[in-house]
Parts: sequence; structure tokens; C-alpha cells
Amino acid sequence: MNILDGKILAAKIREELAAAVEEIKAEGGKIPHLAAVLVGEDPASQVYVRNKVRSCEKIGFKSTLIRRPADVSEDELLGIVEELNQDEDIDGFIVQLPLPEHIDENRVTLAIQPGKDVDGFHPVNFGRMAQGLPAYIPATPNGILEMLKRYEIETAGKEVVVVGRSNIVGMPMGILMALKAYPGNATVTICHSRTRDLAEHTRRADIVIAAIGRPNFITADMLKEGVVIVDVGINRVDDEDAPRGYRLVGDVDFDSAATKASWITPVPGGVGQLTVVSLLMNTLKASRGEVY
Ligand SMILES: NC(=O)C1=CN([C@@H]2O[C@H](COP(=O)(O)OP(=O)(O)OC[C@H]3O[C@@H](n4cnc5c(N)ncnc54)[C@H](OP(=O)(O)O)[C@@H]3O)[C@@H](O)[C@H]2O)C=CC1
Ligand SMILES: Nc1nc(=O)c2c([nH]1)NC[C@@H]1CN(c3ccc(C(=O)N[C@@H](CCC(=O)O)C(=O)O)cc3)C=[N+]21
Repeated sequence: MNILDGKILAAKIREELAAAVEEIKAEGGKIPHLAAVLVGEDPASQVYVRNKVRSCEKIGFKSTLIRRPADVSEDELLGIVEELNQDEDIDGFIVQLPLPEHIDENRVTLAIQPGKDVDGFHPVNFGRMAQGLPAYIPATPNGILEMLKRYEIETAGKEVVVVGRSNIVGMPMGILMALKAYPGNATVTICHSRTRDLAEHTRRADIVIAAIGRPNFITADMLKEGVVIVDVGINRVDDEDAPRGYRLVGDVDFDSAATKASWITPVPGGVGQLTVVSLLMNTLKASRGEVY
């Protein structure tokens, strides 16, 4: 069993991004600038946004964090999005999800100018991605592609089973793995809560990508010998012995799955690390005008 190490890879990519910033500075070019909008006090969202801002600082990007309380009106939020769309110094921005109940996430996502949508959540980016055209690819799927590429995991002709079909992870991941590209060219099955016999599908898989949101859900008996496992899940489980009273586990039961896997991502220290750097990679592309 080998570890697909997100932490080491993310550090390496951050070094590459920092070198790119140095080059931009030497040429007197514009420093990439990412903005993030955080609504409310959701503890996980605060951790993620903090990680994003901290990563910007580490590599020399500019970052702006805009915070509003959970009772912010939809109109005020749409006004902030419009300001960020117009602000010429900002190359890309994200609105952290989930948003409070009273705000229509689709409406907010649609308001983001596709050229600044470094999350790749706007339907224009999603559509372009699905057609294999230049687009911002959502950070988590993009990070997974980067991980498969850098570890030289073969995907052509492989059976890939994606568990989960959310707009931000499962569905784009399935599409990307089916595209005529590397990593891609796979035969893809997308499973979800209405799948009749999940284990029947996962047992056939050469590569399992789990994005479910249920702790330790995938176990060794559901897997084939030699499978590659990408565990997207980030679940907090109570643990009195842990410093914060909880610890993070994936959607895959790591110890059990490790007995079958040829490669496996840990949680934490796996996909989540790359999610953050791939957002920065998208921001660099935005500032260079490489996508639009
Ligand atoms: N590492 C990272 O960077 C990131 C991690 N995450 C984590 O990944 C996980 C998934 O996130 P996200 O995609 O946003 O979650 P969603 O809740 O939006 O989607 C979960 C998906 O899993 C499916 N599902 C739920 N229960 C089952 C089941 N018993 N059998 C099969 N499928 C099931 C759902 O099916 P249905 O559609 O039918 O409801 C749905 O498609 C979470 O733990 C989240 O915290 C998320 C984003 C980034
Ligand atoms: N507009 C928007 N864009 C997103 O990209 C987005 C979002 N909303 N909402 C929620 C999900 C989740 N997500 C993660 C980001 C960082 C880690 C991360 O840093 N993980 C660390 C550990 C984090 C910790 O210690 O809690 C790791 O896995 O090693 C994880 C998950 C981005 N998402």
C-alpha cells in the first residue's frame, strides 16, 4: 500500500506558485489577487477559508477576505459579488458554500462573472469543462486530477467508480474522468444514494473516488485487490482524546481499505490539501488571462 500524499504535493505546488510570483515581480507584472466571501460562522467553513487565505500569504498572492453575518440579505450579497466582478485588481473570487437557508445559492453562483469564477461553479465553466474546453475546473476535482497526474496513476481504460454526484465534487469528477484526456479516458460509473447495490459497483473498480460525507462508509469487503482510492470525505467524529474534542475521518475506512489498496489518500493530508492549492492555481491562471 502506498500513500497519495496531499501534504507533500501541496507544499511542492506552493513552491512552484511562489516561484511564479517571484518571476511576476521581477517582470513588474501584476500580483495575483484572490478574494473570498464568508457568510456566517460555520466552523468548517472558517477553517477552509482560513487555509485558503494563509496559503495565499505563504506564496505571495494578495488575498481579501470579506465576512458577513449569517443574516446578511441576498441583495447585499449580490451587491458584494457585483463589486468583486467590477474590481480590476481582483483576478478571481469565491463565495464559500454552504450559504444560509434564506439565500439562493444558484442565484449567487450565476451572478459571478465566469472569468473570475475560480471555483468553477458557474454553469458556463461547468459546460465548458464538460465539453473539454478551457475552463476553471472546481478546486477539488482539479486537485484530484493533479494528484493522479503527479503520481502517474494510469487512468485510460480503467473502471472508475465515483460515489457522490454533487455539483462541486462527484458530478464534475465523473465527467472529467470520462473526458478524452489524461487523467481521463476512463469508463466511469457515478453512484449515489439511490444506487441499488453500491458494493457491486465498487468491487469492480480500479479507482474509487468517494465523495459521500459519511464517516468510514467504504470498507475492505467493498473493494478489489490493488484498487486506487481517492477519499474526498471530511467528517468530524467525536473523540474525547483529541485536542479539539473531534478528529477528521474520510468516507473510506482507511485501516480496512489499506489492506486492499495499491494507493490511498489519507484524511486529513490528502485531497483537502490539494483543494486549497488548486484554487491558487486557478487564480494564477486568471491573473495571466489563460482561461478567458
Ligand atoms: N477534501 C475536500 O477538499 C472536500 C471535501 N468535501 C467532503 O466530501 C464529502 C462530500 O461532499 P459533497 O459532494 O459536497 O456532499 P453532498 O452532500 O453534496 O453529496 C453527497 C453525495 O453522496 C451521496 N450519498 C449519500 N449517502 C449515500 C449512500 N449511502 N450511498 C451512496 N451515495 C450516497 C449523495 O447522494 P444523493 O445525490 O442521492 O443525495 C450525494 O450525491 C463531504 O464529507 C465533504 O465534507 C467536500 C468538498 C471538498
Ligand atoms: N465555494 C466553495 N469552494 C470550495 O472549494 C468549498 C466550499 N465552497 N465549501 C466546502 C468545501 C470543502 N472544502 C475544503 C477546503 C479545504 C480543506 C482542507 O484544508 N482540508 C485539510 C484539513 C482541514 C481541517 O483541519 O479541518 C486536509 O484535508 O488536510 C478541506 C475541504 C472546500 N470547499
